[in-house]
Amino acid sequence: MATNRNILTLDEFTIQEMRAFPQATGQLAGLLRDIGLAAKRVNVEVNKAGLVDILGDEGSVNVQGEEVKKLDIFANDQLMGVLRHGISCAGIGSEELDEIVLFDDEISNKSKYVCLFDPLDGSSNIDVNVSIGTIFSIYRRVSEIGKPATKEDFLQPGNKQVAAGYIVYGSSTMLVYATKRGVNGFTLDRAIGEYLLSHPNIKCPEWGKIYSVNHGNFFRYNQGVKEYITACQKKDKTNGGPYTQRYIGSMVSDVHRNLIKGGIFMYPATTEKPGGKLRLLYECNPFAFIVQIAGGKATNGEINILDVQPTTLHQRTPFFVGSIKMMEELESYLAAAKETTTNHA
Ligand SMILES: O=P(O)(O)OC[C@H]1O[C@](O)(COP(=O)(O)O)[C@@H](O)[C@@H]1O
Ligand SMILES: [Mg+2]
Ligand SMILES: [Mg+2]
Repeated sequence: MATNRNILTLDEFTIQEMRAFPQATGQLAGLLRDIGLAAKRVNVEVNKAGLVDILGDEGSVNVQGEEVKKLDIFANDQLMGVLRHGISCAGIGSEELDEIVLFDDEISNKSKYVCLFDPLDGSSNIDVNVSIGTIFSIYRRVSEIGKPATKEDFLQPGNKQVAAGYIVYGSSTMLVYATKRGVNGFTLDRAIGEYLLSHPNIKCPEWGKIYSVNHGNFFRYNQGVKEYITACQKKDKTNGGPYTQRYIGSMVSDVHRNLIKGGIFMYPATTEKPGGKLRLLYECNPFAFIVQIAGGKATNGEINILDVQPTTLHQRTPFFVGSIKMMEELESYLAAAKETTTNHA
């Protein structure tokens, strides 16, 4: 095993990637470094969460109507702080902020990029020491560089992402990000405070044996989803099974596991949430981009989710993502159920 000295750091890797683009300015590398720095600060708080006043509710309700956790706000402030004070981002959109924030100063207005993020994903797991994460999505601006960014810079379809990634605060802390050139994972070496390239060129296995869905909602899912979940439960050695159900309740951790081991993650529409629960711009699009570049697939149950034209910052969507063969099997169940419904209509 090579010693850590020989493993590329995130900075070294992103600068190496720049060599592939002679016109590169280093702004994307700077943006990734800034996000990595904010995540290191969040990581410190997460690791000692029980000892410092960072657990529990902050006392307010966010634009989603959810109780806001102290760590949601801490993480939001860290990310917004480094991006505002950096030179690589013209504005941000966050789960925890009602509106888009345009930095609108001379330096920021020269930035080519805007960033959307879910500062803390898996909030229901914060107080119980279960792995949580941060999710981010980066777009090249469509508005005029030199002027303030505009709403149009943020409301682009997911297939326009330049980069997307996440940080898992788990047994180890990992930053995984994708560009169209590939998906790479970096593990934080706390001794030197650097992210090291531990998982180069991640590929999502075509098949897996893991399905992730909130079973508590089973009777609130549509017929196609119920039939697919039932088929997963009935899998055995004769047809690619048996499958196992794994659901952490932090999408970052559930999708990360499936990306590495193979599997499918589903947050379908329910009778209570017919539009889905998860947010398109800073939860689903980043993961769809990452998993699809790693060879997997992601849909809203109808179409490739990366082709959806966003209309609002916090819009929600049904979400299905994972190993390509498992996604195709799911789609066959959804299509069959839809046809049955249509024929009986
Ligand atoms: O408890 P439920 O309804 O299964 O929802 C769990 C889902 O909600 C989320 O926690 C939503 O994200 P936030 O924690 O960022 O609000 C996802 O991480 C997770 O997959
Ligand atoms: Mg989230
Ligand atoms: Mg969140």
